[in-house]
Amino acid sequence: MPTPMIEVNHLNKVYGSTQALGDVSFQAEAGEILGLLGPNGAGKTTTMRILSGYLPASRGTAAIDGFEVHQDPMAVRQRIGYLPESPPLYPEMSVAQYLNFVAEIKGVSAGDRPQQVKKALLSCGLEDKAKTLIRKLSKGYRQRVGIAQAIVHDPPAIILDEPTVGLDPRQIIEVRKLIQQLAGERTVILSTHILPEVSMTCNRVVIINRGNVVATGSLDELMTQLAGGYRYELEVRGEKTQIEAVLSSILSQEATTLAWGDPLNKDLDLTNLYRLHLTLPGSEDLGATISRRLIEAGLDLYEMRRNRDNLEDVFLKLTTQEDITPEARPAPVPSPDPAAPDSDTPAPTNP
Ligand SMILES: Nc1ncnc2c1ncn2[C@@H]1O[C@H](COP(=O)(O)OP(=O)(O)OP(=O)(O)O)[C@@H](O)[C@H]1O
Repeated sequence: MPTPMIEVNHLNKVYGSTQALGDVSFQAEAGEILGLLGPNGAGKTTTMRILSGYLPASRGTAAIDGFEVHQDPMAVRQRIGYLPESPPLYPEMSVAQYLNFVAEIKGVSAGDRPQQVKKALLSCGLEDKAKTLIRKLSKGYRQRVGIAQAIVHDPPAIILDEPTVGLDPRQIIEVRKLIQQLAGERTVILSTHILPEVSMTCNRVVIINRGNVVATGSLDELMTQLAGGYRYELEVRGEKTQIEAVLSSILSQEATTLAWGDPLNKDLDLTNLYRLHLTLPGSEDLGATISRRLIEAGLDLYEMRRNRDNLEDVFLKLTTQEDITPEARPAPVPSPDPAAPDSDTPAPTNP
């Protein structure tokens, strides 16, 4: 098994009396775009700051390309680019001056700098803006400059904190496209609090809530694992025993719930009209089979409604429940580790 490009194990972070992270673990493979999805305050920024070496963890480890962030900060900084939520841009510098300045701080040699700056400008679609002062750029272009400063030393991994927040719809599309272009040769982790960002940009997602990972996987995997089965609401007219016989010939009894409503005869002047609720396991949609078999058996199907949780429902369930599983329950707040200061002041070597 190759070493994952990014590996996070049991990260915990306490700020004073606030536990920002309980127990966060995940991996990102080389070349993938991993989304860190969670509501405000979930712990995304804290995780990213620890990963990029800006903030010490209280417990746990994080490694980039095999180098542990706390033990080998210089090796990690060479291998990672970080776009904070508000990138530290210098408005009076031109784009090229700024990128040159960042490259110098990040240890790119004077000989390599012009080429590295040019490469970052090209990768981020900024070649026409090289001489433009940063203060004259639109928000979308400033975000490109933020991404360019993250890649100017050519790191194999980049970490982007809410990269499309505050951009207009056109700029959002352009920045998403740019992120997709950057992946492939790089591993990208991006944080977001909105699901569409993940579904449009990422290969995989780590859902984080109240400082704990509550789900990990591709969106298809999460749908299969967490959306539950289809629910059907039927109105069928016929003998109850016959309806049951037809349904049981289709459905596996042990895993299906069937609830009978009251007969609906009164208002409609119809005998033997029933409302039924069916909940199926798995992800198979048996709607067409159910309706066909009922009709083939001579029963009257007055109504059929079919429903299933979508990804938005899954995300909301995962991030609004008090506790998801006992494992996901936040650990008790330990006493602060004196070796791990609470300061989130950026390291002096970065602009
Ligand atoms: N410097 C700090 N001091 C004290 N508490 C903090 C500090 N930074 C973050 N927190 C708290 O830690 C928790 C996680 O915050 P964090 O910023 O990591 O979440 P987030 O998922 O990035 O949210 P957002 O999208 O709102 O930035 C929150 O409860 C937050 O209030």
